[in-house]
Amino acid sequence: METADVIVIGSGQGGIPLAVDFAKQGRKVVLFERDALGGSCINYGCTPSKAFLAAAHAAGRARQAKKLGVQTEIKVDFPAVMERVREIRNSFNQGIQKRLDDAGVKIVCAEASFVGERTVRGDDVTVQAPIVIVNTGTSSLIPDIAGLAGTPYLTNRNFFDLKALPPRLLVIGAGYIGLELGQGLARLGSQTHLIVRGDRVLDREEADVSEVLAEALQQDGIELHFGVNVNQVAHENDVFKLTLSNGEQLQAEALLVVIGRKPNTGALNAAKSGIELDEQGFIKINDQFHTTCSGVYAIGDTAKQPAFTHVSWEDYRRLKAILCAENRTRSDRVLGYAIYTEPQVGRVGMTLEQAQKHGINARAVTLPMSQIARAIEWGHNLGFYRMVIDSDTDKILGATLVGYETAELVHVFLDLMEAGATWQLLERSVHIHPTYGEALPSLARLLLGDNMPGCPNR
Ligand SMILES: Cc1cc2nc3c(=O)[nH]c(=O)nc-3n(C[C@H](O)[C@H](O)[C@H](O)COP(=O)(O)OP(=O)(O)OC[C@H]3O[C@@H](n4cnc5c(N)ncnc54)[C@H](O)[C@@H]3O)c2cc1C
Ligand SMILES: NC(=O)c1ccc[n+]([C@@H]2O[C@H](COP(=O)([O-])OP(=O)(O)OC[C@H]3O[C@@H](n4cnc5c(N)ncnc54)[C@H](O)[C@@H]3O)[C@@H](O)[C@H]2O)c1
Repeated sequence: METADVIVIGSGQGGIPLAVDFAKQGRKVVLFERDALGGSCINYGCTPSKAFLAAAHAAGRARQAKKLGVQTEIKVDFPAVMERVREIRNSFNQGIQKRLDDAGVKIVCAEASFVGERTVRGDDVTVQAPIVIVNTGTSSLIPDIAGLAGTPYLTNRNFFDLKALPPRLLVIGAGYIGLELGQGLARLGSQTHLIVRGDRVLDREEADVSEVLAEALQQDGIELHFGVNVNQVAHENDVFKLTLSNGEQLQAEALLVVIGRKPNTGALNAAKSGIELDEQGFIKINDQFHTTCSGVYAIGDTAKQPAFTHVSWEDYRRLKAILCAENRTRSDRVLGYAIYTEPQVGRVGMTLEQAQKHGINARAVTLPMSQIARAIEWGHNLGFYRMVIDSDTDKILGATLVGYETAELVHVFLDLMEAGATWQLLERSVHIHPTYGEALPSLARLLLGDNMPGCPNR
């Protein structure tokens, strides 16, 4: 058995920089990875999906130019779209390999399991170390639907290997992945049906966010089926046939299953090292990322942290500080995220409902797109900007921005909140006309309660 200073299991967004940094400090680091280096984000998540959406939204925007008086004929070279996606993915992936090699990290390409306290085995390599960091992420949750197993359905895992555009697409699950990839393929030309178990898409977001997105998807020609489950799947002659709980039958050449994630802890044999899992299999951690086994830490999705790359990466920065004896925790951060549909959803902090549930005397103001000069000029009519404030302290608690490129704009709120700013600071700011950003002080001006115009020309 080998010994090392640090073992990292999984080359997710936090595990890689931790391995690199500790190896650069001269410590012996062994990293176990059972699949492609770089984890979900680079190989099956953010990177390929956003490269894919660049093409999809280019097609969607070109189609929408019609309402500006510009006629276009759209021809999608789908193999070229996907080749570009895979090239970007490969270049990111090779970059990771080089970073690890340059730092001197020993990479073991194998599935790792605990065989004792802080002792890990993968293939014929067994290593013991005083510090073990688990960054094993999640994988697709697959529903138990009759006939589904054994069919060539898609998940985010094999989606980016597509070589030809499916003429028709069925999507089970209307969350982040279902909407991003479903809208993407629809915009590239697949006739798309979205099967929604509940009564709205994006059921984790505010109800009016769901309404805007449903309208946008319908404008892209996507058919939405609300309040139904899939009872039966059949696959014959390269065609999927789905029977829904309302008796309806749908057919398509491709089926995308995206109903959520499950933690990659099954193979870890965590109990061998005294690491407790919760009832869903996520690793239990305290506020310093420490598991129930001394010296073993867990970060990112597998530790039930909010499932975003920037969270896993920030976990790395915080855990590194903690391991260097700094007094840091994992929970004192402003959480933002975005959904890369069109229109985009940029979110940060608390919604009004969440704030009120926390007993805060909160208030929300909302500005629809129809009040924003830039939106009218550019022909973007869907969406709204919302800010939530604490009426007692005047501090900004959260924001929801639904509209054009709001994933960028939401950072204004993220930084204001990180600085502990009040809404009056935003109200005083003189933003540039005519921009989308100009609407943010206008949003704050709604709290003044008088009839002064929000911004020039509106
Ligand atoms: C389609 C899709 C799109 C997404 N888009 C975004 C986005 O736009 N923005 C965003 O912030 N987030 C996005 N996410 C979420 C994001 O990808 C994850 O939150 C992020 O990758 C963080 O994951 P992680 O660091 O916890 O682990 P992961 O990146 O999942 O890495 C875990 C690694 O551990 C390895 N592993 C697992 N078990 C073992 C074992 N026993 N032994 C050895 N290795 C093991 C896995 O093979 C994997 O490589 C997206 C996710 C998906 C699926
Ligand atoms: N832009 C981003 O940052 C981004 C993009 C994609 C994914 N992600 C991350 O990945 C995670 C997983 O995404 P996801 O879309 O798989 O999960 P999700 O939790 O966002 O959505 C899953 C959806 O499937 C529905 N569902 C669950 N079981 C079902 C069933 N049996 N039949 C039909 N529908 C069912 C749920 O109600 C939900 O609406 C996200 O939570 C997010 O953290 C982030």
